Amino acid sequence: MANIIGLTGGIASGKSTVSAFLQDKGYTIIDADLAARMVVEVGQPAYLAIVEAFGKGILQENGQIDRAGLGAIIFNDQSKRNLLNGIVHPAVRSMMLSHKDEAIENGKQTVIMDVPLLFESDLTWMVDRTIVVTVEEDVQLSRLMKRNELTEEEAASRISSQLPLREKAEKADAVIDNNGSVEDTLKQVEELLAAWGLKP
Ligand SMILES: CC(C)(COP(=O)(O)OP(=O)(O)OC[C@H]1O[C@@H](n2cnc3c(N)ncnc32)[C@H](O)[C@@H]1O)[C@@H](O)C(=O)NCCC(=O)NCCS
Ligand SMILES: Nc1ncnc2c1ncn2[C@@H]1O[C@H](COP(=O)(O)OP(=O)(O)OP(=O)(O)O)[C@@H](O)[C@H]1O
Repeated sequence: MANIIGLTGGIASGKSTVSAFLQDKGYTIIDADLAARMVVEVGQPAYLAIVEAFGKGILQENGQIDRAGLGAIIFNDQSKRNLLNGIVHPAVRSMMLSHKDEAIENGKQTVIMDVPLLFESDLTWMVDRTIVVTVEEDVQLSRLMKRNELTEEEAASRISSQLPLREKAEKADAVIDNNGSVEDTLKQVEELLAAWGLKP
């Protein structure tokens, strides 16, 4: 039986840093953010539904969705966020489940589902065990401001659109503390892989 692991965290908490490391080590990663980009490519059903719901103002000149523009709308408005989630999430979920089944058919022993909204969207039924990558909120805020070139206010509104990291850590089967160096973090990941006996 394959081990299905849910990897989650908060925005800019270090989840991608951990999943890139796992991928380098040969683990199969199924990435919700990547799936969420694929299902909104020009002409896809979710793309058409987004244009219908939000108008052509959210498109770039080349017809692709202006992600920064759409982000500025949905991270500041819960009803708009729910509207977008209702369009994108079902398509993301079915793409992820079919990639997971494919990986199992191909004999993978461990499949890592990298899902930022694992708890918010009640998706823990998809996985056997959960890992949360956590940081203190001030570290999260400053890493997010730096990475996305956001003001403090913009970054804070993104963080508050998710369940607080402290609550996610309480729900998780394992917690990776990413307040220190990347090296410290990856050492904890190695230890967890060994403790749980996870092989790629
Ligand atoms: C709003 C969008 C266009 C912004 O795109 P952008 O390229 O700037 O960000 P990206 O997609 O890389 O997401 C970065 C992070 O933002 C957070 N985030 C994204 N969407 C949401 C959301 N609806 N609610 C809360 N947090 C979110 C996640 O932590 C994610 O890892 C995009 O995030 C999107 O389409 N979101 C809706 C789909 C979704 O929920 N994706 C997250 C996992 S399924
Ligand atoms: N231990 C660390 N020390 C310093 N910077 C870090 C550390 N871990 C991650 N970062 C930086 O913080 C930012 C957020 O990390 P990362 O992209 O891995 O987070 P994430 O949780 O995947 O975010 P998102 O869900 O928003 O995509 C990146 O710019 C990354 O380089």
